[in-house]
Amino acid sequence: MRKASIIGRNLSLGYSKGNMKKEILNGLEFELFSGEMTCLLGPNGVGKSTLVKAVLGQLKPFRGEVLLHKKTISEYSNEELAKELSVVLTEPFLPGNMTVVQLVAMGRIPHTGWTGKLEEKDKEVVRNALLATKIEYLRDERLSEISDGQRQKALIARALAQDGKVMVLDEPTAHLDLVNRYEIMHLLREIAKTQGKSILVVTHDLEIALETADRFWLLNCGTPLISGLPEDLVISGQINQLLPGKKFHFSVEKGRIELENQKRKLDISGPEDLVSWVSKALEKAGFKELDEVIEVSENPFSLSYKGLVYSRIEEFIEAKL
Ligand SMILES: Nc1ncnc2c1ncn2[C@@H]1O[C@H](COP(=O)(O)OP(=O)(O)OP(=O)(O)O)[C@@H](O)[C@H]1O
Repeated sequence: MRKASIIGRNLSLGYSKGNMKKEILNGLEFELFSGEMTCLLGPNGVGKSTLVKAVLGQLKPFRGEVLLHKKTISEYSNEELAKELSVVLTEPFLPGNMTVVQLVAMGRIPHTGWTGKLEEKDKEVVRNALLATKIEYLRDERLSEISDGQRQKALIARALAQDGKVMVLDEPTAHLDLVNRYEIMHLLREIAKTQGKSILVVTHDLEIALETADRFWLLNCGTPLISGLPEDLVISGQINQLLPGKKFHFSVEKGRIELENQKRKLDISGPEDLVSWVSKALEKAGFKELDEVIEVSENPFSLSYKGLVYSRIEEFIEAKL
């Protein structure tokens, strides 16, 4: 039986200025489950950070309530919340001369108080956080002397050391390379599974989220939040909610977003995955139609057209241009 750590009920969220209320989201319902990594996706400005602020108890709803372990979040003190919720926000400023282990140890502050004196059990939690994020080897490096991806892992390790049952991360993979993006998302999912945490990740990285998330929350203007398995949302077509207008569509076959007019027009036959890459390259090169079918073969790759054989797509394009 799945257990929800955070529940949102009939939420109306927004900002007040004087007597004016600007409502951003309304009628929101959600459940954030333990042992799962949930990815929150939606277009810019739709209200993802606003929802996150409500989940963290930083924004009081106009209407409805957020429950943390079945108790209204506003009933928790800041100290209690710091023990339950670990947050990783995009933090442009970190003291560069602080070491990785010092940063991770800061995660223990809600448990040790501001004196920061670590007991043996706190030191062990810090050690485990460094091990889980695979940055033990960086423990004595200064934050100014490690890469963005390593710093991001250190921030995740700090959140782990904080040891809340719920972790919320706002775009933890922004500015990272592809390998680091995959690595961090896999790591978060592993932590959710092995440590039974509820992890909420705000991301624009649809393709990586599809590979790694247990659950999606899709947020779009004027429609209720959609929660479901990524695969179910792809199959039902609800994933297209993320795409603006009719110009783009989500290719179920390829698992990625495509321009509508990128549906294959050229007559190419052969193994499906190779045909897809050949078609992409030829359309980019401006091919609109062909007199005959192109035959694509594999092992070794070749492309046959009108009795001639080409071993690379580029050779074919150059011959035809
Ligand atoms: N402090 C604030 N006061 C007033 N309006 C705000 C405030 N913060 C955000 N907004 C407005 O709330 C709306 C949603 O903003 P939010 O930052 O939640 O969107 P988002 O989905 O996280 O966007 P992005 O993907 O660009 O980060 C926007 O129209 C924004 O202008």
